[in-house]
Amino acid sequence: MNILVINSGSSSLKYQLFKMPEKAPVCSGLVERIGEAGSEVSDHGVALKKVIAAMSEGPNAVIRSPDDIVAVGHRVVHGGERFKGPAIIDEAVKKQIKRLFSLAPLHNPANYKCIEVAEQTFPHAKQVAIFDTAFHQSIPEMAYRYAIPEEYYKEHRIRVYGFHGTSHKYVSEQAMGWLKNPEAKLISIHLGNGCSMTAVNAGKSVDTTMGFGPLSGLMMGTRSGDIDASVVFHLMEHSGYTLEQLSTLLNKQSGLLGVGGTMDMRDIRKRLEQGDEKARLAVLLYAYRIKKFIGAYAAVLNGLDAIIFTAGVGENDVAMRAAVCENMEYLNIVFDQQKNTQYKKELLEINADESPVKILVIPTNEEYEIARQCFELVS
Ligand SMILES: Nc1ncnc2c1ncn2[C@@H]1O[C@H](COP(=O)(O)OP(=O)(O)O)[C@@H](O)[C@H]1O
Ligand SMILES: CC(=O)OP(=O)(O)O
Ligand SMILES: [Mg+2]
Repeated sequence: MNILVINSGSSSLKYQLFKMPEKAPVCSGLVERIGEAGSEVSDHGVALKKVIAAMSEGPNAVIRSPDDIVAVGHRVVHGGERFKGPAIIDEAVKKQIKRLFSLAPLHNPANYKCIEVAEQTFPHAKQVAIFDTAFHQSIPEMAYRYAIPEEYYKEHRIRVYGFHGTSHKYVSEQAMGWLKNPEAKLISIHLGNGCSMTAVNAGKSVDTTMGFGPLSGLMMGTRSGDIDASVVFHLMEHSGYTLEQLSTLLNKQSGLLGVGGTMDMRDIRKRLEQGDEKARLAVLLYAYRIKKFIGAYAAVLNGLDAIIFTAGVGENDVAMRAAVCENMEYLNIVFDQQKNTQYKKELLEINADESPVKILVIPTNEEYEIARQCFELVS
């Protein structure tokens, strides 16, 4: 059975075609800079049409007829409180995804567009939504409620939702298998363009650093992470900032870009080698936040079996893992720099042999996890 997976982010679209249940990837790719000035790809619908054309035309075609695709798995970023697992997309589900546009303005409209294009292109395929928020629906009330009046929860649906759930779920299941411990207490650290950490107890998310939207918690490529709301009031009142300017500042001009001058960790590292002060400060801030949340989540979990590094920075940035894991003996985390340099795209333990807490680097695979959940639902 062929399952096409579509993972659309705010400005990119990743896709992968799987043969299931063999778990065999047939082809994959990425469209970037969607909607940016000067880009020929104006929106996610256009991007997906290009992808489908590339897969079904020419000598390298992998799809002969639209009916070759049995199901399409869509990453949908926001599922609100309604979706606790994957859902077959019908008119009612589409309506719900649309209702959540205002809660995830950068993501859900793009996801919706891709659903419409896929419905038109593959009319006989099952369309399935896999939500970033679903894995976090197990978070208890004391962690998901904000300390503001109840009506803001009841009427405005303001609470912690959490994101990157598909990735946190996938890597924590890999870790439980590796540790042979289904009850494991884990901290999953996803460091991509967006960054978040999740405390996982016996396979369930119990707290996470992103909240109402994907802006809080860790420092990211262009997002600030946690910041006192007083800053927003101050800039509005004393410097005349508009809502749009504030949103741009915190979502698009902050994080590594704002502090270090570039949003890409590889470029930050290059600048650091040349002695750049801003780049130095950027990596200090970035690592410090992660360290701080490890302490917080060890307390939340009342113990710790392993921490997991994943996604672009988590998997590839050797120096960042060292900066986070050094001087953590108090928490029984004993790091091994020699092992740390050995990662080759598969699960690796980078703790010292005597370390009570394991430190794992695990390649995330959101596309495969989406295909797996999709297959389970339709077969
Ligand atoms: N070899 C590397 N060393 C350091 N950072 C890396 C490396 N490769 C990728 N990255 C970083 O990973 C980030 C992107 O991660 P990724 O998981 O692909 O993000 P997303 O899926 O959110 O677009 C970028 O900051 C990039 O610089
Ligand atoms: C929800 C989110 O932040 O996703 P991404 O990391 O793909 O931007
Ligand atoms: Mg990502």
